Amino acid sequence: MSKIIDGKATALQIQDEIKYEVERRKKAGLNVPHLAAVLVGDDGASLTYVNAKVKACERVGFDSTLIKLPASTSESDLLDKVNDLNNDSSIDGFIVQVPLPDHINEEKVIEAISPYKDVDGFHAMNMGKMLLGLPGLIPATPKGIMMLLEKNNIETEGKHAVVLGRSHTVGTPISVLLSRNTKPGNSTVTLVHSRTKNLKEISAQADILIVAIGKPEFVTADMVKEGAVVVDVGIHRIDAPEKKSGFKLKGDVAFAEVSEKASAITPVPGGVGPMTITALLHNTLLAADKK
Ligand SMILES: NC(=O)c1ccc[n+]([C@@H]2O[C@H](COP(=O)([O-])OP(=O)(O)OC[C@H]3O[C@@H](n4cnc5c(N)ncnc54)[C@H](OP(=O)(O)O)[C@@H]3O)[C@@H](O)[C@H]2O)c1
Ligand SMILES: Nc1nc(=O)c2c([nH]1)NC[C@@H]1CN(c3ccc(C(=O)N[C@@H](CCC(=O)O)C(=O)O)cc3)CN21
Repeated sequence: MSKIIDGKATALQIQDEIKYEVERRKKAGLNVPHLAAVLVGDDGASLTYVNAKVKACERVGFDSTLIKLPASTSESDLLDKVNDLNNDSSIDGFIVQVPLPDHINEEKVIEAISPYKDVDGFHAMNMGKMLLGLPGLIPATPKGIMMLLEKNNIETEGKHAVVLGRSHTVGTPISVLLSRNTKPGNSTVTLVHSRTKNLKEISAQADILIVAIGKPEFVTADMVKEGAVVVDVGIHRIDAPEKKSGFKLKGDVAFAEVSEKASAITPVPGGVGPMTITALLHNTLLAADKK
């Protein structure tokens, strides 16, 4: 049986540090960090995220604002909203939840966000800084994974890390962070995607396996090396009529069978999700400091 890496407990520990910092800011007469989120439409994963995020802001003492827009919002109206938030000095950082409805160009919206308020770290300037190892805002999910590995003393140096998925928001940035000359980091990274020929063989060679594919229970025990560390980024709402909510959360990894083989594994819920939120709060603190 593997060790369960408790993302929730790690997240709460770091949130306590952030809360302490907020209190210090207050005593010093500085502003309380203010995070805003724009949600267009009602995508399931985004709703889960929004609810958890509002709660976390309350916990650490941040101000938070949620802006809900209908799925029919036009691209130019959304760009106007982004512009308002860029110019609103009471907001330190904000995110626009993705995916956006098909009629809105996501790249255009992300590039319109001020890089100094881009607490998702998706803007080209922040991505470029990350690639060069310069200080900037690092995408929340990969940053959260790095904090999780560090706080749980998972050795990454010299290890073969295999990343499944190459999205701009998760797979690509975590592959960069793990290969950088930092601690954690210094891994040898293989990035796997839908055109990879021998996914199963490569995945079974991983000392550290990061899974961000977006397919429920995609990774099975035969794809995992005995003793590997498995980080499951996937989040899926699966119908569960027996539950009060009507659904349960599942990851990209078949947890029951993979946890028999791995040395350590993150669960869903309670793994990467709470760390993403914590990294977002940390980015907001950095953004507030820059003002
Ligand atoms: N826990 C969190 O904080 C958090 C944050 C963000 C996302 N998520 C969840 O994480 C999952 C991944 O999100 P994402 O935004 O990275 O997903 P995404 O944008 O859909 O990207 C999925 C990636 O996986 C690759 N892929 C899909 N099917 C494949 C297959 N059969 N074989 C090999 N590669 C395959 C795709 O390859 P191509 O590039 O070739 O198409 C793509 O690069 C989702 O479940 C999402 O809800 C969780
Ligand atoms: N702009 C943007 N940035 C993001 O980081 C982001 C999006 N959009 N859109 C949705 C996805 C999914 N994300 C998520 C989804 C869930 C949790 C989360 O905290 N999940 C908890 C469960 C919460 C519950 O039970 O309600 C977990 O324990 O996994 C975090 C980030 C982050 N994502």
